[in-house]
Amino acid sequence: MMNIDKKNVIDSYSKMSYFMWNENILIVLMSDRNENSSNYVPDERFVGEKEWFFLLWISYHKMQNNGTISTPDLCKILPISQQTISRRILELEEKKLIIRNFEGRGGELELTTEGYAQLNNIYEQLKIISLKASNETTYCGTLLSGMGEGAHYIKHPQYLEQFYKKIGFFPYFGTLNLKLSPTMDNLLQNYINNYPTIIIDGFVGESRTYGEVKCVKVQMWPRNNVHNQVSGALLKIQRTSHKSHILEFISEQYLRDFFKIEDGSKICFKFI
Ligand SMILES: Cc1cc2nc3c(=O)[nH]c(=O)nc-3n(C[C@H](O)[C@H](O)[C@H](O)COP(=O)(O)O)c2cc1C
Ligand SMILES: Nc1ccn([C@@H]2O[C@H](COP(=O)(O)OP(=O)(O)O)[C@@H](O)[C@H]2O)c(=O)n1
Repeated sequence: MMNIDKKNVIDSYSKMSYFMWNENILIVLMSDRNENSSNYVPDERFVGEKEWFFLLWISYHKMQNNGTISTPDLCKILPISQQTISRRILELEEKKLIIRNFEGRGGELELTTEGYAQLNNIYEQLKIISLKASNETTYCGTLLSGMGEGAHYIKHPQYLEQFYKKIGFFPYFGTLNLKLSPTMDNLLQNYINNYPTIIIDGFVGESRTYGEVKCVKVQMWPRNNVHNQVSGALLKIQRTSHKSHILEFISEQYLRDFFKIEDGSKICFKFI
């Protein structure tokens, strides 16, 4: 799970609600904000953190378990005491978020429509949080050598001219490759898929086709020297032979010298 403390989440929501209005978020926010005040009256529909995790676990393990899950199944899967699991199941039943179906094997747990709707609320909120996080966070990856092909593409006049016109500099002839953890890459893809990017158009040249490249401007620095910052761009190359979590960057500088780095060095970047 994402490691975000409650205050930050709430602060982010209050800022975000201006541009991403969503009725469901308002309900959760109001419940949270009033929690400590003397006239706080709990909203019956409010799904607390323990409940929603259970809804998530039940529905997820149900899918993994050929579409059926019972309380004893959950007790085997979850590292939680049987008493706690039984208590949560009762609470969810009382709130009509799940039902127990006594046909078939007996005691199969089912989410009600309201249960799924509550999970969907959380999903909507998580989407907004990760969208914002994908924009604001600092990513760090590990430098690695590639196939020595980046330079060939960067120096092609039809790419070069577009880099200058659209990004504002003539890049060093090559791409700096950083390997990201797959989890961090998932967050980053959220940015690429949802925020505007600069498009370097593909073209046909010398009897072959060159693909489109999406670019995002970044600020980069070696992890051990945050003051040594350089601007550059992350490239999302349509026809790349690299896996998604191997990122390619361009910069005006030859970064291996500028940052004094070698394969294995940690490099960080932020979108600007
Ligand atoms: C600007 C740019 C455009 C590219 N366009 C193509 C392309 O059209 N077709 C293709 O097979 N590879 C294309 N590539 C990707 C390279 O084949 C390769 O995946 C990558 O650049 C290798 O980089 P490396 O030598 O740093 O590992 C392009 C690379 C860059 C930098
Ligand atoms: N702005 C840049 C671009 C590439 N480079 C490096 O320049 C070399 C040539 O880039 P390349 O893309 O042709 O080669 P590889 O990344 O495949 O090794 C590589 O060692 C890159 O790491 C750099 O230091 N700074």
